[in-house]
Amino acid sequence: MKKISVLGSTGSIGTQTLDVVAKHAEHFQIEGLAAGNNAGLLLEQVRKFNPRKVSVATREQAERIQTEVPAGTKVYYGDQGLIEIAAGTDADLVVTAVMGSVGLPSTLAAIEAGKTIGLANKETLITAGHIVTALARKKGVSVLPIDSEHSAIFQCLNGERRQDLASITLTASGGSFRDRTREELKDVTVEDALKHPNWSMGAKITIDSATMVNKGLEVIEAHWLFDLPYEKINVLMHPESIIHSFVEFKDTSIIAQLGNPDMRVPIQYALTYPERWESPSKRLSLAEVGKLHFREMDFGRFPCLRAAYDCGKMGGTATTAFNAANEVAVARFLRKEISFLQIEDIIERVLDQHSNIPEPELAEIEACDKLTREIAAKL
Ligand SMILES: NC(=O)C1=CN([C@@H]2O[C@H](COP(=O)(O)OP(=O)(O)OC[C@H]3O[C@@H](n4cnc5c(N)ncnc54)[C@H](OP(=O)(O)O)[C@@H]3O)[C@@H](O)[C@H]2O)C=CC1
Ligand SMILES: CC(=O)[C@@H](O)[C@H](O)COP(=O)(O)O
Ligand SMILES: [Mn+2]
Repeated sequence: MKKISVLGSTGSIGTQTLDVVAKHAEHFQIEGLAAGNNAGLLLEQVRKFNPRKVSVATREQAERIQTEVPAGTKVYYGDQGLIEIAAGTDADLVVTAVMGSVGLPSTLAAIEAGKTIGLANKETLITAGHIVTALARKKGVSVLPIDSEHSAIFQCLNGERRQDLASITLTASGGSFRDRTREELKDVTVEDALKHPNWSMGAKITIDSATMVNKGLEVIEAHWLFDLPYEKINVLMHPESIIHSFVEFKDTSIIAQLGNPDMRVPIQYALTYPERWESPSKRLSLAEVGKLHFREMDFGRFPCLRAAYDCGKMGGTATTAFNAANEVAVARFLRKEISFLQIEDIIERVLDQHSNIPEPELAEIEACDKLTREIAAKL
């Protein structure tokens, strides 16, 4: 029986993780669940999975639902609650599926407590990749990727010698506006931006796909997960999202991982690694798909991808600032305070005034994240 805790259990990745757990209920025990504000859905999850500990955003929510959960379930709240679910249960594996760099302290706490990490919350690696990976190495903790591209690369590298690797390529769907020119992006709406062509995901990552920030974050995520220089990490537009990513070896051989776009597959792989179990996902029929398409990335059309490479190569707090500026800008766009193109503009202006700290300590990262958010909120 594998014991699991889920941070962000009420979100897109969190609910799909619980779908996988329910499909193999005899093999998994849910120890802890952390939600934000969706206490109603969390209560349903408590009734179904009977965790020992749960957490919600506020004290008021916690006091309210403590009266409604079974006697054996303890309710926590806030940032400390998230840390309690990450590190204070008997879980062997913690799925990190909260949105944003708010997931950093709980991810570090889970690693410190020796838990295997199923990592969906990519923003933690963008914000503090060197700290997360160094701590995981020190504690001998595995960080198993859930992000579809990184799960694909992880699978392609299975059993291969690292010195034989030439490069990796992350595929990009192009997001909601992939066929529009920059001129046509001026007046796009939040509703249009939220229509991802292939994946059903949370709002923030769907906007990140449309700006190509998501692929930029994934380039940096790949740098940390696979310990690769940026020169060996490529991006290729692949509108169908069937090839989830691929690796090329010295001898020119390419190995790719394919499947229908369904996050339950990479989630399940992280939960069962190194085993492969039956999946609720639909089998891929290449005969039905017929054709797959590829396009070179246009960095002029997607300047945020260029900015992500630049920040990644610069290192230090540059990626912390990139991530924080983007989180604030996307939240403002979703609240309809700014236009779609202003997301890029805010990121660019934040980076222009950022003074980089190389090899920052955690406190310097936290300060950079806070200050960047204050600046980006006013631009
Ligand atoms: N969705 C996808 O297919 C993919 C997502 N990812 C990554 O996974 C992560 C989650 O994405 P996704 O599931 O789409 O996001 P969602 O917005 O759907 O879910 C976010 C989850 O985090 C919770 N949450 C947010 N803020 C806090 C907080 N301060 N404290 C505790 N919980 C909080 C939310 O709780 P509540 O709703 O209760 O407020 C919710 O459960 C992101 O980092 C994303 O980049 C990566 C690859 C694919
Ligand atoms: C499902 C997943 O992993 C997302 O990160 C996905 O990659 C988004 O697709 P694009 O960023 O390629 O549009
Ligand atoms: Mn992805």
